[in-house]
Amino acid sequence: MTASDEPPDSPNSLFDEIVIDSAVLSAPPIPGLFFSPDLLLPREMADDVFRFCIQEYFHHQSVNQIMLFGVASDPSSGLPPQLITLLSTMSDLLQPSLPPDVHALLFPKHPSAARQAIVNLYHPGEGITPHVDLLSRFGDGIIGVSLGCSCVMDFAPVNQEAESPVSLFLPERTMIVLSGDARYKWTHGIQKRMTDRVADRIVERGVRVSITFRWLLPGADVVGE
Ligand SMILES: O=C(O)CCC(=O)C(=O)O
Ligand SMILES: [Fe+2]
Repeated sequence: MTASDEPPDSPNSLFDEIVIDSAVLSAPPIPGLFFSPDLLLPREMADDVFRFCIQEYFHHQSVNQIMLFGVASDPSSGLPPQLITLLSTMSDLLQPSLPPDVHALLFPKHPSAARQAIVNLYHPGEGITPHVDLLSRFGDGIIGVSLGCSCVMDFAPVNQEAESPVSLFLPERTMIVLSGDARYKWTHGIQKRMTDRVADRIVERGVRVSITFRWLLPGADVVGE
């Protein structure tokens, strides 16, 4: 069913949730966006990190987001061993397929900025409003992982006339990299719904944990400013 098949005020709300554009399965041509559906975190590690996050951070019902910080002089500080191991596994997995400059941006040998990890919990039906990660707070080079469940992430150009929005299916255990245009010139968001339309099927949402690593800009690591 397409939008033109029905009047815009159709009362058929039962179908509203699934009448959505279908998500694509591989990286859309957005400069600086890197995603490969075949590059998966090892099952055991993904399940361990998922369980760890749920138990450690989300045992209280009102909490669905936490932020952790590792200072530049000691990037391991502030992050639990599980996330340090996760970072190193992601670095190894992505090395062969990322352009070397993007890999170095995400996983520098000698970090000069403080790293933030933001851990988000989504129950079915929850999402995140389209946004560009704060320009005043975070630098270039953002990497996120999906754990526990898939979702569809929507991308839209900040300059609306430039390109068409696109939706990308992020299976659990996949990683997504936002750099350059993908980080600065496109918004990303996740719609609040119970199911996603992916190619020609409907995928149910479950409990999803995402972990996103970003660099704090100089001064942005000063609390209370
Ligand atoms: O859950 C995700 O994968 C995205 C999270 C995000 O965009 C953010 O925290 O800025
Ligand atoms: Fe974001």
